[in-house]
Amino acid sequence: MNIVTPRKMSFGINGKLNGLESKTPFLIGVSGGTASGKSTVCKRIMEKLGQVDMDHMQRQVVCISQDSFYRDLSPAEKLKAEKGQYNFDHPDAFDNDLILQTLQDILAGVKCEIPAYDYRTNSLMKDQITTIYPADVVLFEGILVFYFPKIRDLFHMKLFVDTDSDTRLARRVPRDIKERGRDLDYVLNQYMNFVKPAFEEFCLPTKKFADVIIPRGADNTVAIDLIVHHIWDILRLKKAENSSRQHPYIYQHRLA
Ligand SMILES: [N-]=[N+]=N[C@@H]1[C@H](O)[C@@H](CO)O[C@H]1n1ccc(=O)[nH]c1=O
Repeated sequence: MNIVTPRKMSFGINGKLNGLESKTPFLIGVSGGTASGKSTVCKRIMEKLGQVDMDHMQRQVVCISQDSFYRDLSPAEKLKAEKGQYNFDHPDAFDNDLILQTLQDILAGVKCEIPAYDYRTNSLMKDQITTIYPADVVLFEGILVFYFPKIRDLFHMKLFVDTDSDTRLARRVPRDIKERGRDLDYVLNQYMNFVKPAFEEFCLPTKKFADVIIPRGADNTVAIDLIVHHIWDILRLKKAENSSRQHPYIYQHRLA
């Protein structure tokens, strides 16, 4: 009879999941500069989690953007934004109290409604709401998701997508012109006046809080596979913990 030794798992000292109750979603923060590939990394993780899930449990994996929490602009701010004189890259541009409350609700398994953001009108689309039902894995991506400690401390895993600034600018220019209806001067001025200085002052210093730094973003398939398998191991252990809680004497899970 071949003895199957449980795979080595490292989840804190006592082998338990650190503060992760069986029903609590696994909350992952994904940060990095604009156009670093944050949302593509989230997309790849979601796709692969579905493939990797051998025990065919219906995994609920959702992704939320920090951009959905931009504050409403006053008429004066709207005017500044139209002239490219409003700083969307400053931490205070976001409704951080709402972000904190929303993530806490999600961790408590409360259903949440998240509006999409319209870069053309610089405003939230109240008619384009995504409903977030209790999920197994929730990804929250944005340039400043690790800036405020209270928000940062909610994540079970923190990823920083580390893409060269020139690559990010080269991606951002065509994207802003094509998808966000802007002209080259506007995009470059905004980058030099706000995006670049704010990245250096507010975003880059949060890289040190990351558990995993992903150089080259979504192209880095090795990093993404490692992350996905780690998440899957955690989810499997969560499921096992849940079972052992329900049937304490049947299930003896040994951490080899
Ligand atoms: N300006 N600028 N930069 C921000 C930031 O770099 C990025 C955050 O995802 O989206 C950009 N952003 C945000 C809101 C908006 O209305 N327009 C816009 O370009």
